Amino acid sequence: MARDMTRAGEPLGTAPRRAALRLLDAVLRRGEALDAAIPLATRALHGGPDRGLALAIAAETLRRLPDLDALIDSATRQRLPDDAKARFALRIALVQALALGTPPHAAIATVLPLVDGGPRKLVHGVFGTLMRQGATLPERPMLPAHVAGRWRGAWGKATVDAARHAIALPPPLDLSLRDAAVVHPDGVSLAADHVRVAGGDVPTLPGYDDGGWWVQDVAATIPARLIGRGTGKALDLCAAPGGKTLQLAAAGWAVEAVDVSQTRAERLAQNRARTGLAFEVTIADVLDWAPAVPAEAVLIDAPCSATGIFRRHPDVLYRAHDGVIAETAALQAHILERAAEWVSPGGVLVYATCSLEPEEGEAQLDRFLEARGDYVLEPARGDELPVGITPHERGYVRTLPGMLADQGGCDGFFVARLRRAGG
Ligand SMILES: C[S@@+](CC[C@H](N)C(=O)[O-])C[C@H]1O[C@@H](n2cnc3c(N)ncnc32)[C@H](O)[C@@H]1O
Repeated sequence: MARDMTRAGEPLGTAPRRAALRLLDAVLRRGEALDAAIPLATRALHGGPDRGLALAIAAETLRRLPDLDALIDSATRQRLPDDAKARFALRIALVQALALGTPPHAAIATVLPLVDGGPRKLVHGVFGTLMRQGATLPERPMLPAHVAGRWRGAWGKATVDAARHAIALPPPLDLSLRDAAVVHPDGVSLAADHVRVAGGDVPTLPGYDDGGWWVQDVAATIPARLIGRGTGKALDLCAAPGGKTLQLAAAGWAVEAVDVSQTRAERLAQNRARTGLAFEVTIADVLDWAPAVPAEAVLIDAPCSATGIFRRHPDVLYRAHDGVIAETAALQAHILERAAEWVSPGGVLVYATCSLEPEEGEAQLDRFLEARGDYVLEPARGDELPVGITPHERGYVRTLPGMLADQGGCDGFFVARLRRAGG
């Protein structure tokens, strides 16, 4: 029997709600990544289902936070502070009742112990009021105001509306194939060696054990597509867990994959073992490492705010503040500056970020081209890209919410291919 670490006297099922509270606290008050907070926040839980429930509650709360808060504010005489435990408890109770299908009595009963010795009455009262009023959540969740404002300024209202639509839907499951012949689940192909499938438990899907495919959003396949096939040396910088490394290795390159994180590099090695593809893994900080010889192809999938993957990781919406964006933009510029020296004459440098912030994409490109007269932007061609994605008129690729909408959308990415003079 799975043990529920609910404390004595508490309703069964309280423990996963307490873990959800810890997860939200880690993201919203301490600025941690949701994934990174899971081990500590859920360590008192026994069993995958409880952990899954805690994570589902936390992630759905983050997807719906502005709307949940608006409901709470509509039912309180005095506005609860953002970090009040009562607000956190109400968010958790409401998201379950209004978005996750939990019966209201269970949603509130399992949350009240979280405010024991505190504003229990208030939480109970506000929840009851909202239920009696028939409160609902909108079909298209509101984005946090600072994010909506930033994206409206950069991309316009239609993109903000598309992002609101996208965050409410389960993201698709995209697989990258080692080659067209591998065993894989049926689905829709949007590009060579790609299939979009209905979903499911990944390790049980056809062909998983053969290692012929790996999970990767279709937009994330674009950087390696712009490098194409080759047999020379390719450097994949900031490579873990290795989706792009696997693509490059499958395309024939002799790849050296570099990442600063030991833990994430282990996932590179696991992916190598599962797929049987060959590449070298180097654990190093690219700010103080350099390759022994230059490479024909260098791919930088730079660390970034990751706002382009908000559908899968809604916590990024609350962590990517202006300061974080400025910090990652400075890091990206530094990495680009160093990597530009590691490309052999005539070679190719592809720069990518899974960010919807122009500072981490378009602005990096402009600054780079101004500083490096020995590089030109080599325009992406439509036939190199997934069906439905076209290059920007300047030649780089910018994917945005709303693209591929009829097929389930794609992550937000910026990708530029730069060619070094000479050779
Ligand atoms: C966007 S993720 C890479 C995803 C990967 N390219 C893929 O396709 O699976 C960015 C990676 O950069 C790594 N990283 C961050 N700073 C780094 C540095 N200074 N040197 C090397 N790697 C770094 C992180 O550990 C992280 O794995």
